[in-house]
Amino acid sequence: MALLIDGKAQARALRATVADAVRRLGTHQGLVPGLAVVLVGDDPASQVYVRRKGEHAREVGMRSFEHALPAATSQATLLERIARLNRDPEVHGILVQLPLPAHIDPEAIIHAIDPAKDVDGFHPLNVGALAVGGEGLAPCTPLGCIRLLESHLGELTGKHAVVLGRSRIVGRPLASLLLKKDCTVTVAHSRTPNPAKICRQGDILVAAVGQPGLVQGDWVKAGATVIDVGITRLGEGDSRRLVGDVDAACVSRVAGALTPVPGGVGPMTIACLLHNTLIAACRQHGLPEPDGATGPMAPRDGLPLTHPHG
Ligand SMILES: Nc1nc(=O)c2c([nH]1)NC[C@@H]1CN(c3ccc(C(=O)N[C@@H](CCC(=O)O)C(=O)O)cc3)C=[N+]21
Ligand SMILES: [Mg+2]
Repeated sequence: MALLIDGKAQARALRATVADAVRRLGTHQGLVPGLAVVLVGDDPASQVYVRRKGEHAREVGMRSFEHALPAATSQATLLERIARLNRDPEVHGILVQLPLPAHIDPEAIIHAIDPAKDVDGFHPLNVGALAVGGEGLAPCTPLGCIRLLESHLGELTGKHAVVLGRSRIVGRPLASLLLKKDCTVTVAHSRTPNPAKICRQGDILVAAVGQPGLVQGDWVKAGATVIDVGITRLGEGDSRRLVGDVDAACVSRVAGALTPVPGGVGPMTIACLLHNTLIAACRQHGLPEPDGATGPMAPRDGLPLTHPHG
């Protein structure tokens, strides 16, 4: 049976590391990192997540600024709020909870966030920085996946990683992070013929498509490390449950290790958000960054600035 990778325990450990660094920043620099979370509308699931982010931020000693705006908030009003947070020296990280109501263009909102405070890593400047393997803020869910993989495998160099899904929030940035870790990376998606065959090649398989139970036992190489990013809510009342993209009952007979849902990637996402906020605060104050398990962000094997063949 596959080993279960305990995301909850690792998230707790990462929060403790962040709390420690926050304490030292306070003592030596008089700096308290601040995280602003903006929620538009009253979706109950989003309210739960936003509340949890605020609680965890306070637990690690950060300031938490929660901005709950009504569903009818105009795009202009939201842009004004972001401009205010961009200017606020007590705010080092800004997260606008997605999805936004239909009348607001998420691109316009993401563009408006100061890239230095973009702890989600969604601003085009951070997306571009990650794509060329340079400095920036990377998205939290992919960062959490890398930490879970390294906790189990150690060095990722030379492993064949298959990423199932090409979303902007998980699949694409995760492929970039895995490249930075010197993996051989394959991205499979909804238009890939025979995805099972591709997935079976992975020493590492990350499922991030949001299709409950898609990945079956015969999609997985024996002994592979499987990260399940999907979280779909199924059922009503007493039978309500969270289901991942991986059919855990059969995959756990084949894989070497597997992340559970819940208790895998989800808690790591929030812990990485706090870590990003810490990094953002340090950079904004010109202080050295605490280096995390993902290591320094210096480019290696970067793209040549001129095409080798002219
Ligand atoms: N701007 C923005 N940034 C985000 O990072 C962002 C977002 N918008 N919109 C929604 C998604 C979703 N997301 C999750 C974070 C933690 C859990 C999490 O902690 N899950 C727990 C269980 C949660 C439960 O019990 O409902 C677990 O998997 O164990 C889940 C989902 C962040 N998101
Ligand atoms: Mg797709």
